[in-house]
Amino acid sequence: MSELAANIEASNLQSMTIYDFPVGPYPTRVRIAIAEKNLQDKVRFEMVDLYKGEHKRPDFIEQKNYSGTLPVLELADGTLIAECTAITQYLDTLDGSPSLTGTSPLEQGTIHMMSKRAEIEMLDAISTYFHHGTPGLGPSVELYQNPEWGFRQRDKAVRGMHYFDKLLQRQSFIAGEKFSMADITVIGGLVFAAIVKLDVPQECEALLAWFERMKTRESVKSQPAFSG
Ligand SMILES: N[C@@H](CCC(=O)N[C@@H](CS(=O)(=O)O)C(=O)NCC(=O)O)C(=O)O
Repeated sequence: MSELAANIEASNLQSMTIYDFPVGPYPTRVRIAIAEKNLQDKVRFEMVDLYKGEHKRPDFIEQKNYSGTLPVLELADGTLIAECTAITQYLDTLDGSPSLTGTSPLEQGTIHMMSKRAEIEMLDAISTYFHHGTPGLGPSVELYQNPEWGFRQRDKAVRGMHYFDKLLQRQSFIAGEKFSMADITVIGGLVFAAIVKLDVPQECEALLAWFERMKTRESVKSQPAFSG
């Protein structure tokens, strides 16, 4: 990296802003990654109130994130990065020594796959249930709801819980034998499950034991979603 590029990178590192909803499942994913990378003193959080629909305001959509979701990372030079996986990848590789997204092609591919699978089969499915099968963020934000679709996604998420339980019967973490971004994504799913009161089936003992282990990590237990 050239000296100029390094300085830009350094200046970006000095003041990063996360547009955030502190107890939200997706923001919690990035909060955990920030804590795992010890970047807490490099980031300021700016609350965006989902229940007031601030993330759906025209100025937020236009200036921060076309998708109207949180979290969003804003760098000192105004660069915006949305999507938890992308934000985690950026933060993880900033110091040149990734610890959450993989250090080899095989690790990177496996972690990305398992994190995406955790989104598809659990986290995003529970999010859809929240928005369509419950009052969600309230009638001023949930302008269209399809309860049947929400309930189907809820059932999909429970199947996903059984999948991850079987996986954890034969390995210690979601992407293998090391903690990674994939574990953080499943943690996000279980945070959302608690919000919508969707219990993990009691027979999913390996998943429940893994979650108890995850909650002993300082990066996890220190988050507002876990501070009760
Ligand atoms: N694919 C996006 C999804 C982000 C997302 O859905 N974030 C939630 C925040 S939270 O529910 O986890 O707190 C949101 O903005 N929801 C608002 C909405 O969907 O209207 C990502 O990975 O960042």
